[in-house]
Amino acid sequence: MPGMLIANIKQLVNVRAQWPVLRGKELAELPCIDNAYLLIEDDTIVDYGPMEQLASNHSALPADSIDATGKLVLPAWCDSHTHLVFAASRENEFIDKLKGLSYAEIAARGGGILNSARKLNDASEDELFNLAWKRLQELSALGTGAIEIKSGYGLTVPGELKMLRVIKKLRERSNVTIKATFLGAHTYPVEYKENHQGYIDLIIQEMLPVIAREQLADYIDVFCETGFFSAAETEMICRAGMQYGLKPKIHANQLNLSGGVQTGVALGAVSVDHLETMDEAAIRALAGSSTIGTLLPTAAFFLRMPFQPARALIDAGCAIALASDFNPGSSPSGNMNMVVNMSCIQMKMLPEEAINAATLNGAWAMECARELGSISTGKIANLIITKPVPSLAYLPYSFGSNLIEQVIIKGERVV
Ligand SMILES: N=CN[C@@H](CCC(=O)O)C(=O)O
Ligand SMILES: [Zn+2]
Repeated sequence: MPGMLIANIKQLVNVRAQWPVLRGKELAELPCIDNAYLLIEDDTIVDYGPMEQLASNHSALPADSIDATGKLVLPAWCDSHTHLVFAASRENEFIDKLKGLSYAEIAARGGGILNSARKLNDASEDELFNLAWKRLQELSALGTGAIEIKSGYGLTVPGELKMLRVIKKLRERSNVTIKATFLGAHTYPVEYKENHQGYIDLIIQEMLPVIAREQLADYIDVFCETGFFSAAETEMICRAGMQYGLKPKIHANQLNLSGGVQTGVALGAVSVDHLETMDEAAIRALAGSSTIGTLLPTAAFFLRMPFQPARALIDAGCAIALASDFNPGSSPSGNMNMVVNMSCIQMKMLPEEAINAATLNGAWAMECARELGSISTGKIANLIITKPVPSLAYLPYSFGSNLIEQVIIKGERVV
């Protein structure tokens, strides 16, 4: 019989017949089945349940079977915020930071995003694709089964389009589910430093129409931050994108109280991301909305910023997701296992909350929860099988160990 059976699973994690976005206290509820089986046909989860029901539910079983004795099976990670396409790493800036320069100071010297933009504009589409493909392979082996990827290192019409075409090609060739976000408003190019409206016009008049025509993006993003794009500019750019059907997902409140959270909420953004710098008003606005707050703890870690106030956000009833922010400047790692353990260690999220935020709510933050983010009949078989572990809490606890034994994406083994 075709298909695949995973048997004797110590714990099948995040099993749901319904999969609403999780907010506040709901994040701590992680439904699991002990000693379970799971059946896959083609790329789809077709059944699961306790081992003792396997024989009565199924007279014939697939020849392809995995024994998961002592192991956990989880939905693969849904990483809803990355900048996976870039031309070069920036470890020289890392050294400058070790010597005392701040992120903002590096940006002001033409480093940071502008440095990545220069290199990206010099690279060919094929070079960028090959680099991004390798990164994607590494991440899928680390358990990522769905990922959002932003443009934003082009900052020119050809550069932004080149990035988005690379993302489109990744999407066509990979089994990983990929969502594309247009982030032309990542920073002002040098030649537009004193002419903000000129660059905004370029985005609205030259970039967006082509992106819409070629269907290169699902979302529009703006780096709403002091020294980058103001809340008013963010709104203008997002509204222009929305006219073409792109929903906003915004970089908000990373370095300052930028007004980005309230702007995102007012626009009905799918998510507002970062949230290192939050006050009561921003937390209240997010809690009272259907916008997801996406926390990026590895960016806070790498920049030595205060971590996102996850507990206050959860206590206020917010829906939060966790993502890697993989990029060469502020999070040169896309390892979601690290994101999950950092959210527990540094932000005091419970393991259950972290896993929900990195799977189901991550899927919601990419609007693919109907197909991904939980163990549910009919969803795509994107799974992590761990090595033998004593318990679920061991995953975030045992930081630095690779506890993944096997990853299955669209029903196919990737490691
Ligand atoms: N904050 C803005 N953008 C990225 C960093 C980009 C970079 O430094 O290259 C982020 O999400 O952290
Ligand atoms: Zn980012």
